[in-house]
Amino acid sequence: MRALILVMDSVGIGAAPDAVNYGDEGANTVGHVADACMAGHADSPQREGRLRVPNLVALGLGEACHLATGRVPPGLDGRVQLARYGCASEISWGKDTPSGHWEIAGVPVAFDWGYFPKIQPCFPRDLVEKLCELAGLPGILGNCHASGTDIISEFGERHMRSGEPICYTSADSVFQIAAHEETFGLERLYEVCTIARRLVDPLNIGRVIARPFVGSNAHDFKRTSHRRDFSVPPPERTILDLAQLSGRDIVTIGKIDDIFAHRGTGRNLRGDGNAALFDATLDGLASLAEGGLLFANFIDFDTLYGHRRDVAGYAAALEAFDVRLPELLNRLRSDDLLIITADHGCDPTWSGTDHTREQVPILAQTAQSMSPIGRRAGFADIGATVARHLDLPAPLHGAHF
Ligand SMILES: O=P(O)(O)O[C@H]1O[C@H](CO)[C@@H](O)[C@H]1O
Ligand SMILES: [Mn+2]
Ligand SMILES: [Mn+2]
Repeated sequence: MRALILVMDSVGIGAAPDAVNYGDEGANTVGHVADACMAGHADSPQREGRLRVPNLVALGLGEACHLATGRVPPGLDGRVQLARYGCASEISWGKDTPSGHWEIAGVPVAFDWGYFPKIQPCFPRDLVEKLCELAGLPGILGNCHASGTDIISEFGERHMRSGEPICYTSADSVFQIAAHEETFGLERLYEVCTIARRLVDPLNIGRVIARPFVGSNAHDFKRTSHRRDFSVPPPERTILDLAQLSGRDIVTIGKIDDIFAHRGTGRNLRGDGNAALFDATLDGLASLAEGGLLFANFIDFDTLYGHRRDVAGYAAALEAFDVRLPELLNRLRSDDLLIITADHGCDPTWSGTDHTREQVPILAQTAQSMSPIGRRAGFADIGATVARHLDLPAPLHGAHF
């Protein structure tokens, strides 16, 4: 008996009931990607035509969309093998990655994060001064809200000449630092981030993110997989903590260990991109002991396609993920529990480049008996269900299905 949680980062299935408060009323990541595919607007050398995700459909993705919005997106109709699908809206106020993941793991974020205002400069002057002084920097570039790829095109060359790191933020509670892996140095970037982490603690900022890149000019800069997130730890015990306290085997895939500030994250397996992360998931499962927990994040949907508003890329990523699913399903034992879900939306047809406040799918696969999932008021029901399946102490939040 083992449990697996796979988070398809940003794969939302329709506006949350409170989306209007975020300017996201009508956002729908999967729905709008499927619409664009059906309309022939998401054709590319990688894919064409309607969205083809038969394995996710068999697990109930289309029906979960129907529960969330009242319609099955085009191409997502089809037979569901087991009626173990549902949808959930988020309790935490933030539509960011840590809030979503912590809530999935049983800890909704009951406080508001600090955010940097959408003005320029966006960072307080004393914060920048302290950072430059403590890290020995000649200054910083950026100091604004930005898309991470746009801002390295804009300032990357100047950064390579001056040694000033590029600092920016977004609608999330983040202080992001982009720097060239070779001219600035990866370890040096991590050092600067560690100093920044300490300085933004009093401002309640969720994450400092190192954004290393390579290349020689504005046209060929490319971010690398050496990104690192410096998160604050969750305020209460997550299911990872509960599993650790019970002496269970824990395998985390991708950025899960950063998101949980390395607490209870067990053996961490990394991979550059969704395909490598899927390989790592299969490896992790092969070595996962009885009673163990595997927790995986698939980042590409969000970082490469959602934030970049790349609809065809998003569709291709969903299809590529879907194609791999049978490999995982075939390796599950009948008493294992697999839950596939998401942490927020990032509708690639939406304005701006930020996340969208959406409901998420819950697709469960197990031979164990389970009540219908339906519409859940909180992602923490996932954590509660996993805890029950693994016979761990119940987390403080959430009700199992
Ligand atoms: O535009 P990039 O750098 O990808 O930034 C995005 O990634 C951050 C962390 O996931 C988000 O806050 C969003 O701003
Ligand atoms: Mn995310
Ligand atoms: Mn994101």
